[in-house]
Amino acid sequence: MPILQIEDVTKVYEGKVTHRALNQLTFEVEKGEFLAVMGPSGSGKSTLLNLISTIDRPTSGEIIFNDIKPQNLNSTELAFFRRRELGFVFQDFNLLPMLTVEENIVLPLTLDNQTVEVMEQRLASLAKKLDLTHFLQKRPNEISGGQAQRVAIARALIHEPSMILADEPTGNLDSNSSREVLELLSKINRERQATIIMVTHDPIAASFCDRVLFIKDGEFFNEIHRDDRRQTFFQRILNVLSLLGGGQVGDLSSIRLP
Ligand SMILES: Nc1ncnc2c1ncn2[C@@H]1O[C@H](COP(=O)(O)OP(=O)(O)OP(=O)(O)O)[C@@H](O)[C@H]1O
Repeated sequence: MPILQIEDVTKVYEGKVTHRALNQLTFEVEKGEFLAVMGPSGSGKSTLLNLISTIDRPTSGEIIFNDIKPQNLNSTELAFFRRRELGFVFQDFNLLPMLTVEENIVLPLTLDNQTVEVMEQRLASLAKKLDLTHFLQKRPNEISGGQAQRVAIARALIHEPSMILADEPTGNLDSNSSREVLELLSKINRERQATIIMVTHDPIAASFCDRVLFIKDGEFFNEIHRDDRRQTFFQRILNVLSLLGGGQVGDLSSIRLP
């Protein structure tokens, strides 16, 4: 059953020069799916995430989320919808520097006026699962990038959203931390049936997903599904990227995935 339906969505930015960033894009995301969105710079990936996250509205077409049409909600309902249904993970972690790790993680529950009991119970369970217990009292500038991203993932999960939207979550991480974060997202996807949409430029990151959707010039270009082996999926991702043009696919094609 789809959790998200993108139907014929077009986004035109009006300005001195009008720009059609998305053009009649249609696809669905199944509940529990881990989807990567790839495409060259300027192809409309951030625009798409902004529309799904309800930060922006489509010019035409419909976005249906669990039978709800966010376009029809007023601003209070939208803020509530966003807080309830969505969790966000960003490239630069977006943790608040003056708060401790623990305070950062429970922030969405604080905003939702949850009881201390619920906060403590969810925090303890997530901290254990995501291996955060030994630095809960530190501040973001006292932990590594990989640890910061795990904290951001915990914050995205604590209110048990229906969907996680991740924008280049490994963009600022070294390869070991990237791998840890991707394995964590895969685990969350498998064990909690969490639906994840991840925008990435990195074919290794995309190879952790169930499906990769490629867009070009704001339009659907291709999609491929993962088979049994991540290595062959990775090679197929590289093949589509080389058709898309740009990037350094040649440098990557000899990589053996760990
Ligand atoms: N607010 C805006 N006003 C006008 N044009 C915009 C605006 N935001 C994005 N665009 C244009 O829309 C197109 C798609 O941009 P978008 O940021 O969605 O691409 P992207 O695929 O996320 O790129 P990147 O990989 O570089 O982040 C680009 O040509 C961009 O210049």
